[in-house]
Amino acid sequence: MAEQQKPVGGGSLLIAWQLKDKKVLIVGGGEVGAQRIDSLLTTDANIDLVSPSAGLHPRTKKFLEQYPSRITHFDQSFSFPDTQQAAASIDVGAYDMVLTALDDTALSRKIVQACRSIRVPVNAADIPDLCDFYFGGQVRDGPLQIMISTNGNGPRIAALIKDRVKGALTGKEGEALIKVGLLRTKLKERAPGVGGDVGKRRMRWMSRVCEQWSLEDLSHLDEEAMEKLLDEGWERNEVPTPPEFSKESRSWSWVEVFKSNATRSLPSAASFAAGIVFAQFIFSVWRGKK
Ligand SMILES: C[C@@]1(CC(=O)O)C2=NC(=C\c3[nH]c(c(CCC(=O)O)c3CC(=O)O)Cc3[nH]c(c(CC(=O)O)c3CCC(=O)O)/C=C3\N/C(=C\2)[C@@H](CCC(=O)O)[C@]3(C)CC(=O)O)/[C@H]1CCC(=O)O
Ligand SMILES: NC(=O)c1ccc[n+]([C@@H]2O[C@H](COP(=O)([O-])OP(=O)(O)OC[C@H]3O[C@@H](n4cnc5c(N)ncnc54)[C@H](O)[C@@H]3O)[C@@H](O)[C@H]2O)c1
Repeated sequence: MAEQQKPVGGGSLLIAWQLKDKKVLIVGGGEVGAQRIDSLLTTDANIDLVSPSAGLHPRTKKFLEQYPSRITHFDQSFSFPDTQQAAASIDVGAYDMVLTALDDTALSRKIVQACRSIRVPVNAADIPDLCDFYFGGQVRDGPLQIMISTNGNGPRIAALIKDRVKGALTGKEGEALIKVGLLRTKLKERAPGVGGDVGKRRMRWMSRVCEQWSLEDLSHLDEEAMEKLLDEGWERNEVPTPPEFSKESRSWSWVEVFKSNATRSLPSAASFAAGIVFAQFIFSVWRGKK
């Protein structure tokens, strides 16, 4: 029987949208608006919030107080003049992304249309069908970002799955990723170039480091250790085994590592020497008997 083909389509593209220094407009500073601000602060976007002060959620107010240089508040209602080809009171064309978080679906719909007509990506919290993209449950640890999306089917379920995903992480992921990021930058400086043989070798070596070193090992990499790893690993096309970390001291360097390796190998060296002495003793007894 022919294998049944999986249906294709019906999903959305999961991407990590880079918003640093880009302009994002949020219309509505209620509960959902506050949630949007929270999500955007992580991205280093410049946020403009259009919402009358009277309706601001306490969390939104707190964000405005805490991050005055990151969020510009326009204490006004977003409106469309009544004339036919009217422009909105705020030019949505000046933004890289627009989000509505309004308790007014008719206005939300109009803002979406204005954005769509000039191809500005837009999300309307109250009208999933008109959104260019959806938000999702988020799990973050430094550079690690996991999005849980049910594609509009069950936001509450997304939040619950998020808690399970959080519970499955070790807590070392963020720190390990920061170190891996630094190591990759150093490696690219040492062996520059895009694609070709050097690119392939770089990718193979980095993949092996990530596979052979645990997250814990990676999280302990410091500047000195990275240089050592590159000098003695990358240059010889090898991936050394990670050093062991003593439970007492979390800070280490390769010098210490070699020291502790030497110390670790002491017992076996001592027993080897003792073995030789013992063998010599047996041999001399045996010779004496002869
Ligand atoms: C994941 C999360 C991210 C975030 O908002 O940042 C998110 N909603 C969250 C929570 C949540 N939202 C709602 C409840 C009440 C229970 C429930 O309805 O299930 C809860 C539960 C709670 O609060 O725990 C009500 C709700 N949500 C939408 C509508 C409009 C509608 O469906 O018509 C209504 C009113 C429905 C009504 O009136 O009945 C629409 C959307 N909400 C989405 C995202 C997008 C689809 C995401 C996906 O499917 O994966 C989408 C389509 C658009 C968008 O917002 O981009 C965040 C979890 C945060 C977290 O804890 O991590
Ligand atoms: N997507 C989601 O996750 C989600 C979750 C819950 C609710 N919702 C929907 O999102 C919408 C917003 O929910 P909320 O809880 O934030 O509501 P809310 O009432 O707390 O906030 C609405 C905000 O919009 C502001 N506002 C109203 N008219 C305005 C105008 N003309 N210009 C600028 N600002 C204006 C209000 O002052 C207020 O700050 C609702 O329609 C709700 O059904 C979506």
